[in-house]
Amino acid sequence: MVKVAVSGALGRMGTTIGRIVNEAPDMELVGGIDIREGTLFGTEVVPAAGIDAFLKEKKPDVLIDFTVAAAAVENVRAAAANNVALIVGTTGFSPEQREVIRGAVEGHVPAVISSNFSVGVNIFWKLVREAARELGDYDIEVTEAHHRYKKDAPSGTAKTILEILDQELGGREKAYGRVGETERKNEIGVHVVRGGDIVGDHSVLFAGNFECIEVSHRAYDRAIFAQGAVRAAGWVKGREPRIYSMQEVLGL
Ligand SMILES: NC(=O)C1=CN([C@@H]2O[C@H](COP(=O)(O)OP(=O)(O)OC[C@H]3O[C@@H](n4cnc5c(N)ncnc54)[C@H](O)[C@@H]3O)[C@@H](O)[C@H]2O)C=CC1
Ligand SMILES: O=C(O)C1=N[C@H](C(=O)O)C[C@H](O)C1
Repeated sequence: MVKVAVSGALGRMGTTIGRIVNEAPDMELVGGIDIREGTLFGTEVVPAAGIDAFLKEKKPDVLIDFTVAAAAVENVRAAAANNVALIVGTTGFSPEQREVIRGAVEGHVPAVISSNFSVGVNIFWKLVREAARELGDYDIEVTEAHHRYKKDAPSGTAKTILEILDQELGGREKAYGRVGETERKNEIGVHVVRGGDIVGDHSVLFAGNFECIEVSHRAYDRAIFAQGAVRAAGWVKGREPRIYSMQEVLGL
């Protein structure tokens, strides 16, 4: 039995994860943390300031965090200090925040950290890498679209796409949106759309002369992210204390 707690428990992802954990026969939902008041499928949700006492009392094996970057850093610190394994899906971290997380986790607790927990996106990233290897001399434009409430831009998934392109093609300049006179060189264009209830769309366009190749992924329900995060929670318990990718969880 894997005991699971959720931070960001009352959010879009937190409630979806809570439902899946609650229904999993091999998992026990022990409660959640949020800055808002409520309950999670009959379990207690405590205020963010009470996370340390909550972890000491409930003793979860794993904390799943889908909050906001600044909150996630504090939640990671608290979990690591209490020997609780981590699944971190929160996006929008600065390089400095990433370093704080790395320092808190490495050598202390196992943690799966991914900007996207869907199986499809993890395969999509592999396809983007493969396309970049073959099509490095094409013009490349990355586009992402999300719902009107998303706080960070570009999305974490888009940033991971850019990291993959950098690894394969060297660090090309990025052009974030195009306005006015923008003569194209070999920069990578990055475009962000926000509106309505779009769950999460990502595409990478490779444009050549007389042809274009587009690799894309569209999410229709955020349950795909939640299912991946819960799968990772079942996988991470008892692992060596370091940061893992979702690709390692999936064996990709
Ligand atoms: N890696 C992945 O597969 C995915 C990542 N995300 C990321 O997850 C994060 C959350 O997304 P949503 O659930 O859509 O947002 P949301 O705004 O619906 O939920 C965030 C929740 O965190 C709570 N919160 C804020 N500060 C907190 C704190 N200090 N401690 C505990 N809870 C706190 C909020 O009150 C809210 O209930 C975002 O960074 C988003 O980009 C979202 C979907 C998939
Ligand atoms: O905020 C979201 O909703 C999502 N965030 C993640 C990201 O920033 O890439 C993953 C997914 O696209 C949904």
